[in-house]
Amino acid sequence: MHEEPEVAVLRYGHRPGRDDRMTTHVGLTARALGADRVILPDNASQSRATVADITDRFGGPFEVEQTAELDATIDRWSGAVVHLTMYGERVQDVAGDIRQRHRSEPLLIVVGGEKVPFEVYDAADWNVAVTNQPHSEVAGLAVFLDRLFEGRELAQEWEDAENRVVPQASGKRVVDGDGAADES
Ligand SMILES: C[S@@+](CC[C@H](N)C(=O)[O-])C[C@H]1O[C@@H](n2cnc3c(N)ncnc32)[C@H](O)[C@@H]1O
Repeated sequence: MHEEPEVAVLRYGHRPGRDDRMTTHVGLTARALGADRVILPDNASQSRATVADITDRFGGPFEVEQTAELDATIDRWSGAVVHLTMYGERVQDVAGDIRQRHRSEPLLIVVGGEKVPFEVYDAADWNVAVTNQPHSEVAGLAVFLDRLFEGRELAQEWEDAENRVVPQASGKRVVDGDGAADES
């Protein structure tokens, strides 16, 4: 994860209002499941603020950025590019090759919103499907990251957290960063 070559997630497209929750959840899922950075479109400032706030409260390292240049972000990426799409190759068939490449190179994972132009399919090193059925960018990203990291992301440590959740069989227990109880 954070000691390996970088993994960044690019949210390709955002419709303010309609996509706010989905774009926020792309960022939160990228953070929770081991990516180092999410890059959001320039019209997704509300989602950026929410993801940054969660990172402040629950820890990092994790970066959230915005760009007006989605295509240039892909074109200028120095590393491998994966585009998640229901039309792609089956994740179970290509995950091994992607993991192998990621051992030595940064990885950019592109997830769409509305329609993704064909140029993105062309620019990607892999177009990857998490099943060839339509579902969501959040679900696709979660399964892909878990396949990429082979479950190691579930045990990651968080730095500089204000809040830390203590796993409970029942109820909620949250302690602050230095371990003081803050139960609710
Ligand atoms: C509302 S869907 C659009 C579906 C679109 N027809 C497509 O190419 O997958 C928005 C995004 O969810 C992701 N997505 C949806 N289904 C997927 C699947 N089966 N595998 C991987 N990603 C998927 C893709 O990144 C897609 O751009």
